[in-house]
This record gives sequence, C-alpha cells and structure tokens, in this order.
Amino acid sequence: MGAPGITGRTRPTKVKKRENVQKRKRDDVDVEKLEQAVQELDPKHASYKDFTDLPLSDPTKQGLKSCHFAVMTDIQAKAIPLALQGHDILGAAKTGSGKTLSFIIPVLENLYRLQHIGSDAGLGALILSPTRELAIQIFDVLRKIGRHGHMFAAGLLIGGKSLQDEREALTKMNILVATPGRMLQHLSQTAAFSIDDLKMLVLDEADRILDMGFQRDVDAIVEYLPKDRQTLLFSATQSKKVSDLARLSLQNPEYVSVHAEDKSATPSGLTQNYIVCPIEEKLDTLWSFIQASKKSKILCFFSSAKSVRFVYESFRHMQPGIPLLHIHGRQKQGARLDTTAKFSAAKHSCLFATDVAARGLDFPAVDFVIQVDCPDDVDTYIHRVGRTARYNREGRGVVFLAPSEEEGMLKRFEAKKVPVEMINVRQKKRQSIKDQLQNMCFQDPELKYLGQKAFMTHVKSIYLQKDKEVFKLKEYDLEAYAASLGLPGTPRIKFLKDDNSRQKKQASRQTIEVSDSSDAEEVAKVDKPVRTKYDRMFERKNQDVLADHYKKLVRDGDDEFSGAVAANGADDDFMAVKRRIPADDDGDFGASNDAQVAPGGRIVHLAGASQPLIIDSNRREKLLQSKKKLTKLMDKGKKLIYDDDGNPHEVYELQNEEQFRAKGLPEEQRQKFIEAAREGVQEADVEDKAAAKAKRKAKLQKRKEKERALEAGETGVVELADNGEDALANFRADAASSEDDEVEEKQPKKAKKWFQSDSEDEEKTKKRRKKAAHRVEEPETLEDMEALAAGLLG
Ligand SMILES: Nc1ncnc2c1ncn2[C@@H]1O[C@H](COP(=O)(O)OP(=O)(O)OP(=O)(O)O)[C@@H](O)[C@H]1O
Repeated sequence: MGAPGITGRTRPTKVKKRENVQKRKRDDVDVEKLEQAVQELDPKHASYKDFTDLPLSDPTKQGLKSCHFAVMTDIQAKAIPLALQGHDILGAAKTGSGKTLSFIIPVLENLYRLQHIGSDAGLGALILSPTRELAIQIFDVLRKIGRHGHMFAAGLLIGGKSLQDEREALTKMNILVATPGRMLQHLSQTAAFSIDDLKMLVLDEADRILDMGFQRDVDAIVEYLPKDRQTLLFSATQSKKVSDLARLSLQNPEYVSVHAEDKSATPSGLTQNYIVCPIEEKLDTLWSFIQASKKSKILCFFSSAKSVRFVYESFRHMQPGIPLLHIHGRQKQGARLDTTAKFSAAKHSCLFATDVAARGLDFPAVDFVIQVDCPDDVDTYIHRVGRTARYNREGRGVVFLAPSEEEGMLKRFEAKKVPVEMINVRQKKRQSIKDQLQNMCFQDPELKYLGQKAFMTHVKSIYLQKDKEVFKLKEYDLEAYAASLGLPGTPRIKFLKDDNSRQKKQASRQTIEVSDSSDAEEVAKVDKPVRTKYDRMFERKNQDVLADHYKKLVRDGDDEFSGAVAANGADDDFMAVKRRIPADDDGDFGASNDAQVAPGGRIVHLAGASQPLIIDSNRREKLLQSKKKLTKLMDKGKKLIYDDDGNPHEVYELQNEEQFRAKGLPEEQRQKFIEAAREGVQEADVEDKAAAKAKRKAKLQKRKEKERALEAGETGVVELADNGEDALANFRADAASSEDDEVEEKQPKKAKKWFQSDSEDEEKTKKRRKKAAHRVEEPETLEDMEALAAGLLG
C-alpha cells in the first residue's frame, strides 16, 4: 500500500509490470475464494476468536502478524465478520477496546475483494475522524496493517498542506483518512475529485465528531456520497445525537454493542478513584502527587488551555524532577504532533492537556489519568480516563471533585455505570506551593498574567456549565482559588442582579460582567480583598501588565470562552461583555460588526460614518452633542478619477492576480515600473527647471520696465490718486510690490556669479539707491501717517 510521498521503487518497469500481472492473476483466484468464504461466515451464530478464524487476504494476515495481533477483542470479533459481509454497522465499545482495527480490516478486505485498486479505480473508502491527531493515528494503523502486499494508495487529508498539493494527490487515492472540514472543502472545490464509486464510509469517534460541531459538515459530505455504499460508525459513548446520525447515514445497520451488559462502562483493568478537593487545594495536591509519582507516565486534564499553560509554565519553573509536556487546541499543529509523539515515546512523563487529547488518542502505557478540573459530563470523563488501561492493561484514574461537585457527579457516575471510589489524600504528604507560586508571579508578570487568565477562564467555564446541579459557582471560594494560583488579588468578576444596575454604572474596561437569568438570586460579587501595604506595592509594580491583561480580555472577547458558549449551545446573552473594543481601536467609539451592546446602551448610525456608534455611557452620550468630535468619525471621502467614458475609478485600483500575472514576472514588472518612474521624474525635472527660468526672466523684465518708468518720472501713486481711487490702498499695493522686488533683488545677490566685478556691484547698488529715492517711504509712526495723509489729500 502506498501513501503520497511514501512509495519509492527502483525496480525496472518491465519487471514490475510482469510481477503485477502475475500478482493480479493470483489475486483473482484469491478474491473468488475469499468472497465465497466470507459469504459462508455466520456472524450471528458462530463465534470467532482469532484473526486466523476469518477469511482474510494474505497481505492483511501478514500485517496483523507483523503487529503481533492474534486474538480479536470483543468488538473486533463481532463487528469484523459482519462488516466483511457488507453490513452497515453501528458499533459501540469501551475506550481502548480495539475499535480501530474493527474498521481498518473490513476496509482493506472489502476493497481488496472488489479489486478496487489503482489510480483509475478512484476513492473506495473514506474514514472520517474528528481530530487531526486521531486521523494520523488511524492512518498509522492502516499503514502498518496494509504495507505487507496491499497495493492501495492511501492518503491523509487533514489540512496543513496547500489545497493544490492535496488536489493532485487526491484523485489517485483509494483510501482516505480525513477530518470532516478538509474533506468537505475538497468535495466542494476540487472538480477532478470523484467519489462516485465510493464503497465505504467510516465515522470513527462519531460522538466526538458531533460534539465538535461537525454535524453539518458530515451531513454535507454524506450528501455527496453515493447512496449505494457501506457505512461503519463507531463510538465509545452513545448519545441521542449519535443515534440520529446513525439513522441518517446507515441503512439497516447491525448494532454491535459489546459492553452494553457489562457492570461498568469503563475498562475492567481501570481503577477509578476520586478525591474531594476544594479548588484552592488542587494545585498543591497535583504537585504533591507528581512529586510522589516521578517514575510514572501521567496525563492530567484541565478545563481550559489557559489553565494548561499556567500550570505547565509554573510547574516547569519549580523543577518537578519529571519531564513535563503540554497540549491544547491553541497550539500549532506541529507542536501538538511533537508533543503526542514525545509523550507516546516517553517512559516517565507528565502531560498537561485539555480535552483535545481526551478522545481516541492511543498513548501507550499511561499509568495515571488525573482529571484536575471536573469533566463537563460523564462521557467526557469516560473518554479522558480511557487514555489509560487500554487493551486489557491496567491503569488508574483519579478525578478531583470540589465538595460541591461531589454529590451531583457521583449520582451521574452511578447512572452511567462508572464505578468510582473515594480515596483520601495523605495530608502529611501534601505540600503547599502557594508561596512559591506567589513568589513566581511577583517576579514574572507574564506568569501572573497567565494565572489571571487561567483564573478567569476557569471561573467562566464553571459558570457556563449546563449542569447546574454539579457546578454551583457560589459554592467555590474564588478568592482562595486566586490566592492558590499565586495571584496578589482576585481578578474582579461581577455577577449582576439585573440589567438596570448595569445601565447606571459606567463601563469599565477592566470589568467583565456576567449575568445569568437562571441564577438571578445567586448574586455573587467578588470584590477586592482587604489589601495590605505589601499587596498594594506588589500590584503597583506590575500595573501595566494588570491593565493590559484586562484590556486584552475585553479586546479578545476571550476566544476560548466564546468557543465554549458556542459548543455548549448556551444562551449567548447570559454573559455580556460590556464593551467589546475592535482590535484596531485606539480609543474611538466605532462599533465593530460583532459588537455587543450592554443592556441600556444603543447603537447610533451616523450618516457619513462607516461604522455605527455604541452609546452606552455618559461620555459617549456627550460625544453625540459635539459636532467637532463627530466629524472625526465621519468618513473622509474618496478621490475618484474619471476615464474618457465618464466612469469613476479609484486613484489606486488593485489589479486581480490574473491581470497582474499576465503582465509578466514580478521582478520584471518591478524593473519596468522603476524605469518608467525614473523617466517621468526626469521629464518633470526638465519642465520644472524651464518653468522656473521663464518665471525669473519675466520678473527681471518687469523690473527693468519699472526702473525705466521710474527714470521717466512716472509714479503709480500719483497716477492712481489722480484717478480718484483709494490712494492708501495703492500705496500699500506698491509697498507690497516693492517687497516683491526686494525679494527679486535679493536673488541675484544670492546667486552672485563668481566672475561678477565689484564695479558692476557698485553700479547695481547705485541703481537701487536711486530707485529707493523714488519710492514712498512707509510711515512708521502716527505722525508719519498724518503727514502722509495730509500730503496725499493736499
Ligand atoms: N486484537 C488486538 N490485540 C492486541 N492489541 C490490540 C488489538 N486490537 C487493538 N489493540 C491495541 O489496543 C489499543 C487500543 O486500540 P484502539 O485505539 O483501536 O481502541 P479504541 O477502541 O479505538 O479506543 P478509543 O475509543 O479510546 O479510541 C491499541 O494500542 C491497539 O494497538
């Protein structure tokens, strides 16, 4: 089996062709026999235990052997025979029970028996996975089993490469492992990608696909696929959404639910415990646990990426003596893959993770799964804890429950058949790291900022939880929790009783308000704790960071939080960010498209302004009364150029890519542009110089004429006065023109030629004096003015 960029053969083509023909002949015989044997299987009555009990092709047998897979797991023993016979399957089995092989083997075998091989055959099987990591893992299993003689071309379609590169490889594939989003993108955009002959669709971790909001994508993908296909759907937990999906995409499915009758919904090799731990003691407990388990492989789950980062960064500084890793959805794909590879290979390590690592990932030999933050629901718990005790191995899960979460969670565990027993933490062994964290936050504003973010997102995530019987925010001691993170004070979070009080208060950029209609009575206000002088000093030192932090919180709209709202389908308006500032805002008042307005506020649309204004404070109200300020918000207008046909164009119009490319290579275009610009500048320079010269000449001419006129005894003043016009005005005009002349006269001085003789200079000076003698002196004093006026009138 080949994958893009993986196959590379050096044997001569003729030999290869001959071998292929021989192989095909062998395969034809093999295929017929296999088909017959498959039809003779009796999955409903007979029981199959080993892989060798099934009629499988030689390459698949080889692959299984090389991976040392001999005995089938329950789900494999039941699902594979049915799937080989072409039935649609809805498969449910516990985590780590071997669901992956339950679909990989039928995919390989069914396509093999159909001889759906080679680039002409097109896509035969599509396997959809919710995350890239899981897709990679599935692809890896497919490769391991299929590389011993299968001739399929298989590919991984998870994004991260250019669409064009993927497009070229896609059309040649027989089997694809893909994430839904990327697959849909290609189905809608890649014309040459034909799936008309698709034989099998697999949906792995179907519940996760739906939880992650891929329902629409999957529905759309299914629309593209031929109706006459086989569909296999696997999931570790069952939900209504999964059965809805099954109803829509499967035809007369066989339900294969191997652990439905089990006493426990979790693997038998798994020991499950919980400890009652107030949130403010979580980090102390976690640290002490890690200290006591340095020779283990530990996976710790948190509710948000911010918490993961904060705990990772702070614990790293404290040198725990075990390699630490962290993974969350905000990391780049490369970093995530790197981390999964490192943790898989590690013998002793501790990985801090969000639920991105909760489902499907098969890390070998994890000793402990610690759920530091209480999971959203029991299904999430099962997926998280399922990262240990996989395939008949032993493992241990510990979930930290706050006292207020205990009762509700235990009820839910019981209802879903999850046996969790309480254990106590040995108080003697518990170390407090509060002082260390406080010290680190004091020294490192970045860490403090992270801690504040972690605090905010965690509190918000508790608040957004749907299950209010388990998550009761007022029961948590948030001040103590903030202190346990090493924060100098509790970041302010206000829960408002009603919208009216919100209207009255001036919006503060450092305040995020959360209101919950269902919890209206639970008015909790976390105010600043009593501060010592030390605390104040502490805060002052990092003032900028604190302010910045809150600004960022408001600016970002906290992506993670909004993600959680979307994912939970929770009411958007039970938390309102009072003022969301556009990213490029520098203090103005424009409302971005997604702006939210606090209750009591309003949006005003100004004629001539591109953005509406949010008016939700007195200051903004005043703004409406100031024309000067409003004009600043108006659009500046646009300069347009009209062509010969009278069509308006912008001064600079962007070409589209095709037009740009049609003109030649970018470097050539650049050179041409520079050349044309240079020529333009040179031409303009010549013209400018000529114009300046002409102007100088004209002025010189004018001056000479004036001088000549003066010599002839003419004065403008007298002439005009004689005409009965305002003599003073003309006086002024004359004075002004004489100033002009002075400027003109000064010019030759500046530009005095080095060969000009002193006698020429003298002559000019004489002329100037003569001219000055004829000029009327400007009156300087009141007496001068009176004398002048008298003279003129007389
Ligand atoms: N027949 C088998 N014999 C031995 N090991 C097996 C067998 N089948 C699967 N395994 C191993 O068991 C582990 C779990 O398998 P797999 O990842 O398929 O579980 P899963 O049911 O998909 O789990 P999850 O629901 O958590 O994704 C893997 O390490 C796999 O190699």
